[in-house]
Amino acid sequence: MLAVQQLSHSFLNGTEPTQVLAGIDFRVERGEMVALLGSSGSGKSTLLNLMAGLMKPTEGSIRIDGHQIERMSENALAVFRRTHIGFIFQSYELIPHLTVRENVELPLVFQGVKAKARRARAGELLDRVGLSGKTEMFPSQLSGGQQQRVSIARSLVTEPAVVFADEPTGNLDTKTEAEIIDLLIELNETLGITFVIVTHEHEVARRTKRIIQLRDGKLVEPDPAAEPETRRGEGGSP
Ligand SMILES: Nc1ncnc2c1ncn2[C@@H]1O[C@H](COP(=O)(O)OP(=O)(O)OP(=O)(O)O)[C@@H](O)[C@H]1O
Repeated sequence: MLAVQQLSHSFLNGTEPTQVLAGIDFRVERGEMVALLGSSGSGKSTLLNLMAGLMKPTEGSIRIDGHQIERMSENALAVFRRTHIGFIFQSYELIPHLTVRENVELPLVFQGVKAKARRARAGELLDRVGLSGKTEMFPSQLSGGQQQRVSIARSLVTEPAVVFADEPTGNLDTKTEAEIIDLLIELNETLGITFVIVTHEHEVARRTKRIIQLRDGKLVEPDPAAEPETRRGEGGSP
């Protein structure tokens, strides 16, 4: 579903190229929930930008649902992002003068979906994320956790192949963080949504079923401290 092959990336600082990702290889299958874990500067944002087609890699390829995105034109990529990729941001990125429902409907407006169908779909998703009573409110009237629920509903409204969540709990307290991760797990398990969650927090990563860990631009074996809950306690080799 998502296949990253031999991906490397360098930035030009003056005339000297600095390599920030080297030989990255992994696959994420449909319906998986994966954490992309790494400390600050390990290359997470660069990898996310490449996977979302916001930058072209120096080397290697990224395939999403069979589309090799580094070969696509800017116009084709813009359409591809709108139809195949959902985004959840640390700072929610909701539009303040639109209601909760209108924020969730917005990606469908860009797809030319009729008002009645948009409303129905947004309503259904807001129900799913536990906000059915808040649809006519504005983002500023909601708590941070509720705003992130709106942004989660919005990310799903186009039925994307994959949802990239960039530090989705970075602005939330520990209790709300756990609730948001619970919601993502539930959406993954009940609707089969494929999530790639970028985080520097072991606590977040260990709640997913699988961890991909970056260190200094390379993939490494996940830290034992970040072992997913489902695998802890199973012991090593006999
Ligand atoms: N546009 C750029 N030009 C030059 N170097 C860059 C650029 N963007 C990122 N880097 C460098 O690439 C490395 C990886 O950065 P990146 O932002 O991908 O890390 P990160 O893991 O997302 O960190 P953080 O968690 O702090 O956001 C860093 O050393 C950074 O300084």
